[in-house]
Amino acid sequence: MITMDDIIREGHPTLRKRAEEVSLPASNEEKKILQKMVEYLIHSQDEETAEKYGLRPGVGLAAPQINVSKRMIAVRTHDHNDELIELGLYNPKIVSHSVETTYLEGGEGCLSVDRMVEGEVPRYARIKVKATTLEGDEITLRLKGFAAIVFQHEIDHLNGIMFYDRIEGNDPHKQSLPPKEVMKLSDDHG
Ligand SMILES: COc1ccccc1NC(=O)N[C@H](C(=O)N(CC(=O)NO)CC1CCCC1)C(C)(C)C
Ligand SMILES: [Zn+2]
Repeated sequence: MITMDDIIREGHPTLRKRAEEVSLPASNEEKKILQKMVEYLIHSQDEETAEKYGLRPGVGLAAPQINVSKRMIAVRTHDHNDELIELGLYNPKIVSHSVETTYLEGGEGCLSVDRMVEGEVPRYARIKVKATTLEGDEITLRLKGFAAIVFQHEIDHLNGIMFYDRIEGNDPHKQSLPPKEVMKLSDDHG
């Protein structure tokens, strides 16, 4: 099973590489790895197992985080209708997105980052994702809210992007915006 010991941390070069497309159908090795990534999320969301193995409660995991530079992600979270999304995906791609952006008010963290990093991480409010599932089916997902943020965070990992790369530097001239509701669509502040 995957534990925190298998998750590489910032500074490891694999986190800054562009991961390779998986040629489909996936090999048995690739299927096994993606299944274990989904299992990490399931284990980490089970209180007893997470406690027993010291797992951080994950909602998403990208293959580069276990030092596999391939375009594979696992996601286990709930969509805006509170339906469970539990997926292992090959070659996920954002095929379209809203102009509107959103962000998690408390900022973001990462399984590969062992520190708090302050700041809003701008994300598209709504995205359309195409991918191939662990089972080999091509799917199209229309996502918004927290699920959309999770998918963007994971797909960034496939392109060597860390969440804090997207936090705007401390611009002294920038008026700090009033605190907003979590994932509120940010209007155009100009
Ligand atoms: C069951 O756990 C929850 C339930 C309800 C809300 C949030 C969570 N958990 C998380 O947000 N978990 C984060 C997470 O898995 N990630 C994924 C990651 O690091 N992938 O590379 C970071 C999140 C930040 C924004 C989207 C993903 C960590 C970095 C805090 C472990
Ligand atoms: Zn991450």
